[in-house]
Amino acid sequence: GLTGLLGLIPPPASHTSHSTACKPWPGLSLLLQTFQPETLIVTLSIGHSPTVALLQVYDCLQEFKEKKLVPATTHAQTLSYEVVGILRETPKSPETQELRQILQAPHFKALLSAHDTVAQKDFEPLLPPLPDNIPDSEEAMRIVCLVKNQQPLGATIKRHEMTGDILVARVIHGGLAERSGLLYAGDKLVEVNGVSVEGLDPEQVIHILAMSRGTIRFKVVPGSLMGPFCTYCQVYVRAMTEYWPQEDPTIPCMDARKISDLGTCAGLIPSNHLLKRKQREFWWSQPYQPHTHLKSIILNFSFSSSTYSVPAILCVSDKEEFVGCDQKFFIAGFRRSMRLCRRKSHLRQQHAGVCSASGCLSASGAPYEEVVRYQRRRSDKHRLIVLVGPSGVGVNELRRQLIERNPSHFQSAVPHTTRSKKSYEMDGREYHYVSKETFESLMYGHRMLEYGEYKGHLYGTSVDAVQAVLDEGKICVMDLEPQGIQIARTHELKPYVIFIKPSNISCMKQSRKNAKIITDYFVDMKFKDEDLQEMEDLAQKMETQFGQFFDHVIVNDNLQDACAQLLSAVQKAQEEPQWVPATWVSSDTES
Ligand SMILES: Nc1ncnc2c1ncn2[C@@H]1O[C@H](COP(=O)(O)OP(=O)(O)OP(=O)(O)O)[C@@H](O)[C@H]1O
Repeated sequence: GLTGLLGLIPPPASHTSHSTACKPWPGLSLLLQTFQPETLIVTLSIGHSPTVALLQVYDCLQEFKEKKLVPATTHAQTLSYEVVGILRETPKSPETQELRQILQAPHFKALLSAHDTVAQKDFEPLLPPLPDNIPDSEEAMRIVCLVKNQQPLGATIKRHEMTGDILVARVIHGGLAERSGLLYAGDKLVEVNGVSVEGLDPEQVIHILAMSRGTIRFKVVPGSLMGPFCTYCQVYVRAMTEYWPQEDPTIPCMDARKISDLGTCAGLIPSNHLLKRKQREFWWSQPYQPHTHLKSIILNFSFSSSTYSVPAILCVSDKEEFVGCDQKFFIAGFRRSMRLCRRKSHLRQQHAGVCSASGCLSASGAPYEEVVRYQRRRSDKHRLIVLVGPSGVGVNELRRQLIERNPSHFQSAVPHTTRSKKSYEMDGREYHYVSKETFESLMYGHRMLEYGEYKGHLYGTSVDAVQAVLDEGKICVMDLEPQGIQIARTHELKPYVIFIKPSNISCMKQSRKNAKIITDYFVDMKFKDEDLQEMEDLAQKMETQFGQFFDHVIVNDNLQDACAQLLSAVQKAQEEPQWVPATWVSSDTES
């Protein structure tokens, strides 16, 4: 069409003859090759001499060079109007007649129309405007389609106590509903497969669901938009014990069962007022009484005293010499008496069965503990770093290496003792020297994180000694027997517990070839195979009994690797969000 239109330009005078009048002017093909036809067409003046037409074309091209060459309706319209104008001026000429025919042709009209449609991008369907007064619930309505094959939906429902709405009570981790990412706890069900659930009992809705095959279509109002009626909020808990649901005869919903791994955190939707009611769907948040199906993780340690005849000490000496005494800085908390006394107190506690049931569960004795993500603010004190591990695994070696790396950043707490100060010692450096009465008042006032007796003297580390390090803006690193973790777990210390685990025995035989241990009686003793075996056994028992308190585990195989891991874990504990008991953080808010 456009080419035809251009072809109608009269040829130059020399070429004008009747036979060539309607043939395209030869120069035109050059023009067409050189320029976009649509920019040319606008300026064509039919009937003018070719030179004038060319000048007009030139002018127009100059003008369009400056413009954005995006086609727009006006261009097409301009073309039509100009052509119509020309037609009016020379209505009788045969060229005009032919042009008129071309313009009327459907394909040319379609071309212009397509051009305008694309240029305006108005090809999307036009929707009627929304009315102003839509109810909020309708606006928030969501259609969710889930394809139910052989598997259950993986969600439970309940009726809201006040509104009577049918709500999604729980979305089971890993189930179909959770994987779809479309249904959430607290969502209100409005319809299931086109059937309104208003006024229905949860059992009736479950029946509809059970009868449904293939795609199930839910109409839901998201719980997040239900304002004050939505009483659900996600709560996370840490499993403080292992649980074998398949051995639990009281479990109401086998599909919902989940083994809780020690120390793992999972989201729940507890609702205290509902606990009073016999709500099947809330069985998982019922206060739990350990009973026969809960495999006891309270192990009775029965070590021979030989376990404790191989304690290791950094400073190979038969005297109570402190580590680093002739170095530029002094590292407290590595004294041999203190370490031997700690081990003795551990032994005594194990034999006395001090680790009670509550010691293995949460502080409240519940099998789970509510946790929250805690991110230490820059202005907050550092978290206490607690290292735990079986005797000889390298807890003190790692602690010493960490402190030596940056003594102005990491520090041990100075322990207390009732023994008298020696001539070369300084009060508050090796120990805080206190009377037996003072020591006991700290003990009974629960201000001692750990304490024990060695050769008739009391030794221990107080909360205040740890606080003193934290108050200086440093990171306090201490080793603790696992029984002491519970005492240290307070909102003021917010301990981050790192378990130092031995590698397997064959690896340790290699790595500990030159390692020296010291006992009450022996100096520079090498590890024997049975020492390594006992270390491994003790580590296993510690993990089973106290694993729920461990925030991080480091296998101490290669010492340098373990050291690097420790440094990174300590940094993460201080700088990255971590799960901590909810009480630590709420106490913060109160204070
Ligand atoms: N990864 C390792 N490779 C080689 N030797 C190691 C490693 N870790 C620790 N050792 C050495 O093992 C010995 C015991 O380590 P350490 O004194 O730190 O044990 P511990 O866990 O503190 O035990 P205890 O609490 O009984 O004193 C030390 O000689 C130490 O240098």
